[in-house]
Parts: sequence; C-alpha cells; structure tokens
Amino acid sequence: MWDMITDILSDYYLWTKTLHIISVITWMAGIFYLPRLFVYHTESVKTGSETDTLFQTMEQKLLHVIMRPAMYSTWTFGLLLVFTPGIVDWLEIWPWVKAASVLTMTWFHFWLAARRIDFTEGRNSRTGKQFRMMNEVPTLLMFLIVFSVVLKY
Ligand code: HEM
Repeated sequence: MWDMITDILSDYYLWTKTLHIISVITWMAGIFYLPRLFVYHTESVKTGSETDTLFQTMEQKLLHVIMRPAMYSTWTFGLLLVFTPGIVDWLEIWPWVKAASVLTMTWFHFWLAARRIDFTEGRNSRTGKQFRMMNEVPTLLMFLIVFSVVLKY
C-alpha cells in the first residue's frame, strides 16, 4: 500500500511542486500585504468610522478568502513533497532550516489573524512602526526558505 502511494507521489512530483509554488505565491502575497493594511489602518483611520469598517472587511477577506486556503494548500502540497521518495534527506541541514522557517511563517500568519481581531474589537494597541517592523519577519523567512530549498546545503 505504502509503495503504491510513494509511486503515485513520484509520478506526480512536478505537478505537486507546481501547485506548491502557486500556493506559496498566493499565501505570501497576503502575508506581505496584510501588515501594510494594518499600518494604514493604524495611522490613518479613526476607530468606529466608515473607513474603519471598510478596512476590517478588506482584512477579513484577505485573511479568510486568500491567505487561509493558500496556507492550507501550501502545507498540503509541501507535505506531499516531503513524502515523495528521494526529495528530502533529513541528514542534510536545509530541511531543518526550511521546517523551522515555515513553522515561524505559520506562527506569523496566526499572529496577523490575532491582530485582525484586535481591530474588530477596537483594541489595537500596536503602532504603525511596530507593524512595519513585523513586516520584516516574513521577508527574512522567505530568504531562508528559498535559499535553503533551492541551494540544498
Ligand atoms: C508550509 C510548509 C511547507 C512545506 C512542508 C514545504 C516543503 C517543501 C518541499 C519538501 C519541497 C521540495 C523540494 C524539492 O523538490 O527539491 C518544496 C519546494 C519548494 N518550496 Fe516549500 N514547503 C513549505 C512552505 C513553503 C514556503 C512558505 C515557501 C516560500 C516562502 C516555499 C517555497 C518553496 C519553493 C520555491 C520550492 C521549489 C524549490 C525547487 O524547485 O527546487 N515552501 N517545499
């Protein structure tokens, strides 16, 4: 049974990788844009105004319609790649760097989701500067992930 599954994973390796990359692009688009929305929301929008409601709608749609499904499909296709024979050698360093980075990226996703709730409840206490600084987290992780998965040291 397991042999049959790994044969199928090998046959569809390039399809899986293609879908993984498409999912990653979609997830990252949101990961980079949502903190920007939070910066404008914090610095230029009055709590309780019409614009506040508009920003909340944009943030909710971005998170639930784009980012959340994209995160799930990135994980699904990524894990299928992990189980594809001959792709990941856990004796090398790169899979560990990648694993640590994608776990941190996933933590960042949920951190953003929690900050969205702060806005909906009118209790955001972060400044625009703090959101700008947090925006560097996914940038750093993206470098670590792409270098590790492509160079494979
Ligand atoms: C969320 C969990 C993730 C898992 C389990 C995972 C796992 C994997 C695996 C096993 C591969 C195959 C490597 C190969 O074919 O040699 C791969 C490829 C790739 N991953 Fe991920 N990944 C994840 C998330 C991400 C994220 C967040 C990014 C980007 C920010 C990313 C970018 C890539 C790229 C660009 C490739 C293609 C590399 C190549 O063609 O050689 N992955 N991933």
